[in-house]
Amino acid sequence: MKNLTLALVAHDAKKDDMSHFVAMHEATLRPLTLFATGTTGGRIMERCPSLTVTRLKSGPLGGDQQIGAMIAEGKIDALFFFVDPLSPHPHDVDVKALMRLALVYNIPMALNVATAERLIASFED
Ligand SMILES: O=C(CO)COP(=O)(O)O
Repeated sequence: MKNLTLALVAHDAKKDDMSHFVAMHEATLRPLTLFATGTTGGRIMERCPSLTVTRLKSGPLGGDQQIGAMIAEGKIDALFFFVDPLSPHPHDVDVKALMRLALVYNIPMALNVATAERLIASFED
């Protein structure tokens, strides 16, 4: 399998789901190149110290935009973005911009755990 590059992002209420998801798929993710927004990446590395995750800025401080820019540059193969639809976010425009670029560049984008499970299963074939 090609060495895929994944972006991992989770809102605060979804960070437990993200770290659990990554832990459940640690063996699949280990050979891949992983980027994450700052706090999400920190939580993943706490839970899975054997994984190498490049941490960008925290989402509200520009991390979502950094990942969006990587998508625009063709550097991200899939986005796992666990969105909290029940809380307001000060950087909502960045959240929308990130999802928009994933749509513009037609990369697989999992916005919840159910979709993420199906998407990662496609990497395990
Ligand atoms: O805010 C985020 C997504 O919009 C994620 O950023 P953090 O991982 O730094 O919390």
